[in-house]
Amino acid sequence: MMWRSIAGFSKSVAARAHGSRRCFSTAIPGPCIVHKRGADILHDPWFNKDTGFPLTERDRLGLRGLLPPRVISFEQQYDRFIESFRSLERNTQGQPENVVSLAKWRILNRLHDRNETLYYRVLMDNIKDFAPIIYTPTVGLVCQNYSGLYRRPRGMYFSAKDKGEMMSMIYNWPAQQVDMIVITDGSRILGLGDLGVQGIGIPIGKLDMYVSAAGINPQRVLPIMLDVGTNNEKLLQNPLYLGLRQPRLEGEEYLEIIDEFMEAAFTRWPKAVVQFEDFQAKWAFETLERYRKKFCMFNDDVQGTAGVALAGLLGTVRAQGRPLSDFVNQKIVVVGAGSAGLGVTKMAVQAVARMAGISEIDATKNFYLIDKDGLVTTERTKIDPAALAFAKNPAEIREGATIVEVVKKVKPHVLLGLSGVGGIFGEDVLKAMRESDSCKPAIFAMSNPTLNAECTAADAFKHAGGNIVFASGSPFENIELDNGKVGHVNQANNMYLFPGIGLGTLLAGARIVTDGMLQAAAECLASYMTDEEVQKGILYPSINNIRHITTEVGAAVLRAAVSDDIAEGHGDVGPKDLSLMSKEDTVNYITRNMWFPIYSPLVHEK
Ligand SMILES: NC(=O)c1ccc[n+]([C@@H]2O[C@H](COP(=O)([O-])OP(=O)(O)OC[C@H]3O[C@@H](n4cnc5c(N)ncnc54)[C@H](O)[C@@H]3O)[C@@H](O)[C@H]2O)c1
Ligand SMILES: O=C(O)C[C@H](O)C(=O)O
Ligand SMILES: [Mg+2]
Repeated sequence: MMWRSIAGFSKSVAARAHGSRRCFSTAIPGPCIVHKRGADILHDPWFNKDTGFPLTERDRLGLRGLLPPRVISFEQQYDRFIESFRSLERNTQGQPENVVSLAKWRILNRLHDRNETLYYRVLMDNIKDFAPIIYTPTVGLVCQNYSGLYRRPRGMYFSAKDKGEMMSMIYNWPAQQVDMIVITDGSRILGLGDLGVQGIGIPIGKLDMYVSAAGINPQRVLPIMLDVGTNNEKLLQNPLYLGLRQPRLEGEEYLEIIDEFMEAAFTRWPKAVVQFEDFQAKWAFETLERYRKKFCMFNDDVQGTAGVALAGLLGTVRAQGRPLSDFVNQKIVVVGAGSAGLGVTKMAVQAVARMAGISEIDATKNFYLIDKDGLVTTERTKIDPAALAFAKNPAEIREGATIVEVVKKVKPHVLLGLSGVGGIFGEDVLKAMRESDSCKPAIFAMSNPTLNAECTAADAFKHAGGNIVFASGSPFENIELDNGKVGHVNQANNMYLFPGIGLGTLLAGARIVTDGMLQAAAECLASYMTDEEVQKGILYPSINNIRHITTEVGAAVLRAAVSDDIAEGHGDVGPKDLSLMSKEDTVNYITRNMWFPIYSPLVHEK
């Protein structure tokens, strides 16, 4: 298959761009076993080919007469879908943005529900246009409106009412094998707060990225909603709300539910990888500590985000034209001390300690952590133990200092937001960044979705100046600067790492996800961009190359699992085989194991 040829690509821009080229291969794919016949196949999006079933297959599978006589090729079906999408775009011009976004989501979701092969093909080939719909930011809007948008189930729902039943319930899932699970309890959906059961949209969107970026087989992914209630009064009052109408479980009661789910999932699928997503900070940290040595799991908001941010921070050092070793001298203000902000600060501090050969305590010197009560200092009375390590001496700057006060005093190289609060990098804060000690100050407004970003790209370039490096969690368009140059907008989103972390972990057959594997992922992303790109302020690859970067990250993660001695192998490939693979062999192995959407001949088996 031509697509497969991206395996051996070098890092040249041309080669990377090739990864997104549309091609309809003529190679014959392997067969796919199906246990259904007739109309049941047409109603199963895993196997359905709509009008694309060849006549012989229609005969073999009892489909004759159930479809219009003409066979339409995959390519024609693809073109037809794209044409209806473009016509929807034309017809909704001038309508409010939310209305248009939801209309686009609906048309994609209908295809997802009907024909997954075609869905993933259009998603992969148009990832730049479609990721903002099925993923951030539109997925946030979908979650907010989920109870009204709900038509068909996707994934599994385990609620507090299922206590004691989960071990048998898990066998209700129709697939024999599950590789990737993304689970949420809906308690902190993007920057939108507690959305209860409606948060299921997040695992669905993340797993769509797993299929498109990491080539995980869509028949082997499982979105999970753990419904332990909600504290969102509006949802509790909504008669159409689809979740449990009770306040969230807390303490031991909560942990018992999640323990039971983890036992059930790993009993049925011992080799699965579980990604925790959008849990409120206290549970994000607690579950990570509780499970990370016991199960093959990671928390994307804490660990994936940290790696993506670290790669960006290292990129900003290169963008300043300075050697990477200068990272240890960068002054970094992190606004938001929750699951993401603390995860980022911790990983960046560890990197400084490693690079400078100093203790982690000494490495915190250049980091400033701000939460909703302002600068965190040792004077803080009720302090989160995880934030304590980064608390400043109030003699340096007062306890509770505002963002603008801290920026004016510190003149940081980087101002990084993970607060979930839209617009808190106001004009005063951004203007203060003009006095930064860096020749290319960096502003990372990483909160999602778009309205929750700490500032817009336009405001950042307008107030902080054209020489900044800018990144945001949700996509913004590049900015045309007054001097005719382009202000590049990077998307600092954990989507650049989690698919590769999951893929590398899976194909290594790693027992757990180690810090070494996460560090390897971050380093791989950090070294992906060329000096020329970084000099222009481009810190992350284009999303069009997400399959390529994911392959590379996956290989780095797998190799780290081997060197950490926790790789047990996958399928026929044992730990010894993995340890004998060169870097190139590893990339080829990863690529060979990535699913690609193409119609396979269906073979019926009782
Ligand atoms: N770009 C990415 O890849 C990425 C990854 C993870 C999280 N995020 C985003 O980061 C945001 C935060 O996520 P989280 O899991 O850390 O949430 P969280 O609720 O755990 O933490 C939020 C933090 O922000 C602080 N905060 C609130 N209001 C503030 C204010 N006015 N000024 C300063 N600090 C304030 C809180 O005190 C808390 O420490 C969300 O919007 C989420 O979407 C982005
Ligand atoms: O979901 C995203 O786009 C990134 C991140 O996981 C978040 O919670 O905001
Ligand atoms: Mg998240």
